[in-house]
Amino acid sequence: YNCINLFRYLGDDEDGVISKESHSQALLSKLQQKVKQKQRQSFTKEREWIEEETEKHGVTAISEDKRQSNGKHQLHKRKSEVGVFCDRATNKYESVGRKKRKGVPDMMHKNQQSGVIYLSSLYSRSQFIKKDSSALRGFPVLGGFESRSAHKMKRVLPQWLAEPDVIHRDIKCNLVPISSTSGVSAQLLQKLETNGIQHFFPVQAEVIPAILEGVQHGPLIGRGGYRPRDICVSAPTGSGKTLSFVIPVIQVLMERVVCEIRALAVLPTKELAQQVYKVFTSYAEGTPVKVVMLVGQRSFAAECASLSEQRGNVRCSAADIVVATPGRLVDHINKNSSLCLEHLRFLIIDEADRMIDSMHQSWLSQVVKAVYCSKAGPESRTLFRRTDPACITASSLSPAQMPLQKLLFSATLTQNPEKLQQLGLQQPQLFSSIHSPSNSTTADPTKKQDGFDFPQGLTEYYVPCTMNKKPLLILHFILYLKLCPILCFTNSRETAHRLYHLVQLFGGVQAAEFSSRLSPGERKNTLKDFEQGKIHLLISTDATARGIDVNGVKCVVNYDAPQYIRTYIHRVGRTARAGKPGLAFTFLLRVQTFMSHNPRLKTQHPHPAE
Ligand SMILES: Nc1ncnc2c1ncn2[C@@H]1O[C@H](COP(=O)(O)OP(=O)(O)OP(=O)(O)O)[C@@H](O)[C@H]1O
Repeated sequence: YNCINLFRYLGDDEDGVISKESHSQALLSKLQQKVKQKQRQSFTKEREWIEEETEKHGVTAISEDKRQSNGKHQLHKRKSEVGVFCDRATNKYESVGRKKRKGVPDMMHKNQQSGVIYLSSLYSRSQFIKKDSSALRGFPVLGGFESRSAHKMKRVLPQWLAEPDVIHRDIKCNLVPISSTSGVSAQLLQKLETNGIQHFFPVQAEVIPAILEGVQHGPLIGRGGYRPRDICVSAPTGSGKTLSFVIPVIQVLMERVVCEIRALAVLPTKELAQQVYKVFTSYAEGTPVKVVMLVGQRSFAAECASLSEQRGNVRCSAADIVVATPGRLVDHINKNSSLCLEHLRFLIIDEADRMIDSMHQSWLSQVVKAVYCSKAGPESRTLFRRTDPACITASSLSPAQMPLQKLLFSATLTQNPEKLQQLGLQQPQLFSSIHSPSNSTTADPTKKQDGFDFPQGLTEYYVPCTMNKKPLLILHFILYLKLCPILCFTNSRETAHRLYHLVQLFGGVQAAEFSSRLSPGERKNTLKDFEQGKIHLLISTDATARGIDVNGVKCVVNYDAPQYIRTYIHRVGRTARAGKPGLAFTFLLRVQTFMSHNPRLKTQHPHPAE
């Protein structure tokens, strides 16, 4: 910069005698002097500021020379155990003490005990310089514009997301007698009662009539002659979302004449698909409705055979409802000619947010393609022409065609319109239990985009602890607090395996592990044993975090804190289901307690002496 100035501006000759070269040299030395002066000023100001901070907080900095000669960036503590911390992101200074050190890097913690605060290279000297100090350090600011924070965009949600149909959170106070829900046949009501269900939960009381309304005038047209609206449901874990799609789908299909695949339920894991398949079959029993599962539990050939049957010379569909995992479904779409989705009326996407995340498998586009492209060619579709609907116009509505209605369910359904857009929803209707300000058309942009709800009966605790004490705490929970059965989550299958062996070595606790280490058969048996109360402690990876409905789980323990809020919601949601109470404990290491901002969590000291 100085050099540029040297050539650009030579200044006026003082006496006209000095040669150009000597003049340049004089000017250069003059500028160098100025630079030195500026640097001196800068260091003085910096030292003044550090001394000022020292007086305020009781910290003093050793000089720059000494610091460099030590080879370490360190500050010596003098009066009290308080330091000054600069947040790189905000450029704000914060005093930190031993007790209260929010956001202080790990390096600082470790060494405070020795009375010296070490600064990691991340928080180097430059960060101890005030905001305007760049000018003082001999670097003139070009332009000199004041930095202004960028204007934040106001988030505007689509109306259907902003104004959902509200589902009551409190299950117990909002039970609806099953007989008062119109559209459910006496046969199904009888079945519900046999299964011990006299009342519908709030989500069921809202969603079942909404789905049935779409088929009130037959499966072809919805309300007002339009295509039925797609339905999205966001309700807490254990609130009964499964029955809210099983009942209306069975209700609609039990009146069908010809057996064709008319409902497809897609779930992210084998275990979840098996669970939903079980509920479907239990309510389809005694009706003509046939349910088939495609999850890879049986051989591909066996699954193909279950989809169709030979009647005389004709091959007919043997399934009304298919429950599948996305990978296996795509295999069948591509390789199995007996899977025909041309008559599909309901596409159920359970754990929808997870299914959106796994959209890279492009399972949805393959399903939609299979729905709208006839395998037998266009000439075979004489009765109903089925085309992928684009915009609704008078001509597009004139030929009757079977609509494909999507039903989405999740406890953590995203509100991100960009993500939801991937699903190609038709005039969607949202049912949600969330009453957060994020559900307003012009929500506060600083607020997180997704707000999620927890079951009412859930009490959450966090347990500050060290790594070594975690296994002891688990044993304490089982042996002294008698909190079994416990479902304990780890972040890796290695940790789950190690903890399992540790508990086995200790003895006296019926424990089992659940992870991808186990074969599908072993996993099924383990879950069965846990449900039957044969296992007191089930140590699991996130394989059981979503959707798994195990009756009577009293307590969930996050042995390792989950990385994402969604994972936390699904993990703790394995207890406090169907309006029952439940406990959730999260073991937090000291460093993690600084990061935890969940105001819902209460601290729990299992050992009063600690
Ligand atoms: N109306 C009802 N009366 C009594 N129990 C019910 C009723 N509806 C559902 N349940 C029971 O509540 C439990 C939780 O239901 P379900 O598995 O459908 O919850 P969910 O909302 O899908 O949970 P998740 O989000 O974790 O998948 C199940 O054991 C189910 O049998």
